[in-house]
Amino acid sequence: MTLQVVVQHSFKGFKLDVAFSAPAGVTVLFGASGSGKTTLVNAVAGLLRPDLGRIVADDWVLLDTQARQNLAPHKRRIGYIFQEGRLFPHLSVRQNLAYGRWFAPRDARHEDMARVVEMLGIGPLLDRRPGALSGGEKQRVAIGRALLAAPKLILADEPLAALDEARKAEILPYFERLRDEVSVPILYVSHSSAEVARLATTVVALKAGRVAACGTPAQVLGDVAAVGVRGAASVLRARVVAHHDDGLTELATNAGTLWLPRISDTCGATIRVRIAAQEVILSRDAPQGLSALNILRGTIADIRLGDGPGALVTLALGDERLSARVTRRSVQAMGLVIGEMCHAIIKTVALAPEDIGTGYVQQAAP
Ligand SMILES: Nc1ncnc2c1ncn2[C@@H]1O[C@H](COP(=O)(O)OP(=O)(O)OP(=O)(O)O)[C@@H](O)[C@H]1O
Repeated sequence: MTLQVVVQHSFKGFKLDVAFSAPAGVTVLFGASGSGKTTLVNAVAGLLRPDLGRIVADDWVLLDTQARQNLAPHKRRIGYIFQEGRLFPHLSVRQNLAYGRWFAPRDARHEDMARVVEMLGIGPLLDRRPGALSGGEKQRVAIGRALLAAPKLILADEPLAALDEARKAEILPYFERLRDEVSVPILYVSHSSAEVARLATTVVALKAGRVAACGTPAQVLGDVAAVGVRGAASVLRARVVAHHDDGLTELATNAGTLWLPRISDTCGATIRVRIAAQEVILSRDAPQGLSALNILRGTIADIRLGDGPGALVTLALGDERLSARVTRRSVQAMGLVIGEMCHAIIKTVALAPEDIGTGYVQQAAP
């Protein structure tokens, strides 16, 4: 299962020129305002006919301008999940779900309503109208409706942007299940580095209409050219070792042991941990008498200077990479040089639940 996208389109003063290919799972389109995400999404949805393009989800050709193929939007078999849910207010949840199913061709109605209802935990909501649902519940129903249309591709356009942090935390696990349990490619638009780290199988970072980087969350979020020094983060693979009585969870990573405030994942689970570069400080010598529990030792693998006073220093720790955002002045004052040993210090409380992704992890955790 792959997603192949080639789109070129010019507006006055803006040119979109992107090409990427992504494996099964969630492909996150990530970029600042004006980078071209909506234009690309419109081309995928069939709302914009690009000057040149080829968009194929697995073997399903949505658009091929050279072969003069251009499926009408309603024939593209795309399941949409928008920011605001867009459920029909006069229909019950059950009827909203049935409406999605109505769009599925008869021979493609394999997605079983009962399974979708169970996966999304919306059984108790079936007889309610959308007006009586919370924002998070509405989004779960919207996911169900999209799935039941037997889509060839799911397009999720900033689906969490309108939700507060608590609702986001409620919905993200359902997107993780969608990624891991349903074999439909998902194109997911987001501004949020935390969502990228948790959900993405592949990240396509857009900048001024072009692909600035394409790869795993760890590769793209650590790429200064794509996200800048200020936006840089690391994504480590980890295994939950133990939940301790003092409220901390212990993780094993190839970079060393990490401690963080208790999370709900079970012992043995493999997870992803996003660590914002600005939460990491560096020390040449082994720090002593510090309150921080997370002190990792590695070799300086890269130093990138930003446009402003910042710099990104990346340490190699085992086969993992951990980046710290420091000042250029500190790089000089500390005499940081590629190849030398350095210690990274991460505050335990800097590792927040929204930075922890459950389920699919690109490579095995230790
Ligand atoms: N119909 C149009 N005519 C002319 N220019 C357009 C049109 N649609 C978009 N643009 C321009 O194309 C560029 C990319 O816009 P687009 O909406 O795709 O960005 P975006 O990454 O989705 O931004 P946001 O996150 O703010 O939605 C912008 O400079 C915008 O002004």
